[in-house]
Amino acid sequence: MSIGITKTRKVVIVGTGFVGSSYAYALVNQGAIDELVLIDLDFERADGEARDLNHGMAFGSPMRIRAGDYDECADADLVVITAGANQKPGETRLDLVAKNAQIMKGIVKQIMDSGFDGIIIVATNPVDVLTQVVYKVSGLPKERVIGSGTILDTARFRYLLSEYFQVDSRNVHAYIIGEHGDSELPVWSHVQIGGLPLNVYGQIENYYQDQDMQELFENVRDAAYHIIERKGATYYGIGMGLARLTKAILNNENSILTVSTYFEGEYGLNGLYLGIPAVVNQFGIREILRLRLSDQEQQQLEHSATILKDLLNQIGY
Ligand SMILES: NC(=O)C1=CN([C@@H]2O[C@H](COP(=O)(O)OP(=O)(O)OC[C@H]3O[C@@H](n4cnc5c(N)ncnc54)[C@H](O)[C@@H]3O)[C@@H](O)[C@H]2O)C=CC1
Ligand SMILES: CC(=O)C(=O)O
Repeated sequence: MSIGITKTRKVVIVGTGFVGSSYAYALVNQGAIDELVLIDLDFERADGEARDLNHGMAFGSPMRIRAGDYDECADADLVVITAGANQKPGETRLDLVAKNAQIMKGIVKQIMDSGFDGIIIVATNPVDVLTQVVYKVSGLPKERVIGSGTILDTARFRYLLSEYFQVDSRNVHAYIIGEHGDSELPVWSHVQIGGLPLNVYGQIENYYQDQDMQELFENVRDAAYHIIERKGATYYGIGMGLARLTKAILNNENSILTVSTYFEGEYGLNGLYLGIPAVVNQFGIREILRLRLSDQEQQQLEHSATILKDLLNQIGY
């Protein structure tokens, strides 16, 4: 009888601040992987996080965690970039672009110099623009460079809808698409609760105009501002979202998640990364879902794309 030994699932996190360490904590708790390496400009910080996380091992699933350097990327399945500046109160995500684009370039060069040939996930903001920078600098196929996109916004939307209608958020299907930022949009035409369209379940006749739904969306869109005003940064939600995405990839789940992915003609858009529901598996992005957007939603998506295109042009990508 042979004993099946599966390949080690190895993840490298670059940037072990609030977001990187929250993601690492979610991975440890969920037992999603076998090996985790933490890289940070500040090695002591990464080393401190690795030590702290290892001390929880007796209470979680066994895995190996250590601080390391870029040579660790050589045999990694997944490198997740959470390094860079975060927003200060009043700052938008787009305000971070110049500084974080420079940081991305340096990081990606070192990842690729290691011989890395896996999948990269980017969470650093502005995530759609920076995922494009990583795609261009890395030379990896578009399927294997994925932004966290609107994964968190979609989770916020599902949570707030579930609170409003008092239904388990796992029974709420709803998407936020477009920029992970101020121009994002809710896809009201595809919201479903327990399989019923929102206007049937909620008896909302004209939900585009409905004041409660508009306020609910604004609370999704502005959630990061509200949290940053109160505690300085957001990290648990995205940490759990990145763990969800990690499992979809490493377990080859073919899960539909609202990630930032590269458009080549889909929805009439070309040459940029934007949040959209896509099927995710061990090869990265399998396909982009073709939602039947209303005319208004299509226009809003194009508006979001125009904002990001302008920014990409400004920084030469
Ligand atoms: N995509 C999303 O939904 C979300 C994205 N974010 C973004 O994640 C990023 C990180 O946020 P936080 O963890 O709160 O920031 P933080 O300041 O707590 O951590 C950033 C870490 O990056 C490290 N770093 C900086 N330059 C580096 C380099 N060249 N190489 C390696 N490490 C480097 C720093 O030493 C620090 O440990 C920000 O851009 C933030 O806006 C935050 C929340 C949600
Ligand atoms: C900071 C950020 O991007 C968020 O919490 O959505």
